[in-house]
Amino acid sequence: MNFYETFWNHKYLSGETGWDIGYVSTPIKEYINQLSDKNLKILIPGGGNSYEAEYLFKKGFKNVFVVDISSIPLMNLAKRVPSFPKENLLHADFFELEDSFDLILEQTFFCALAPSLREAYANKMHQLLKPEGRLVGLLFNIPLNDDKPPFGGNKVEYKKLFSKKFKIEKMEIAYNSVAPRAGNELFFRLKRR
Ligand SMILES: C[S@@+](CC[C@H](N)C(=O)[O-])C[C@H]1O[C@@H](n2cnc3c(N)ncnc32)[C@H](O)[C@@H]1O
Repeated sequence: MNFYETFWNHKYLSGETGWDIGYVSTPIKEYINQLSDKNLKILIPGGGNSYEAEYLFKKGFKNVFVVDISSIPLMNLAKRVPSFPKENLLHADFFELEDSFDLILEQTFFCALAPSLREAYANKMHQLLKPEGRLVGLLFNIPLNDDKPPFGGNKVEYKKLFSKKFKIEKMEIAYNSVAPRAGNELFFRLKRR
């Protein structure tokens, strides 16, 4: 078990899961609601308890994958939704994943990674997406911590980071955030270049 797996396991075991809102967040839910193609192959990286995966699956999207370095939230999801395909619960390091997806949904995974990994995150997302694929989700638009997750950032920085490999279709303060994050997160939609 490496440092990161131990670190995140500890968070789940000790209940230090302040990021976990317990349900699919409104911006992601509304984005999912307007998707019509139920065959989309979708990845939720650093998905944790992944209420988004549950929501997608119950809406009829059957090609939904969750990757997490900690097996604990994956087991929680398997217990909550026994019919969710076990082979789509990937206990692995996101950076070591080899596959390709139509859509990747981001929520509090980017901010969990050290800022030194941001370039690698953008490159890996690009690699994991099919040619017309999209990376969609939420990013904090506030500074947050310097030494431990969650790490913050801002729109200028994110635009610079992602514009090399993605067309930025949207990156705006979310109008429909859950109350504790209102005004502090950007909803973004990136298309792979
Ligand atoms: C802040 S939590 C967010 C969980 C979930 N996205 C949510 O919104 O509830 C970050 C998650 O990323 C996972 N994680 C951290 N580094 C990872 C990596 N390199 N590969 C896969 N998962 C990772 C952690 O185990 C944790 O579940």
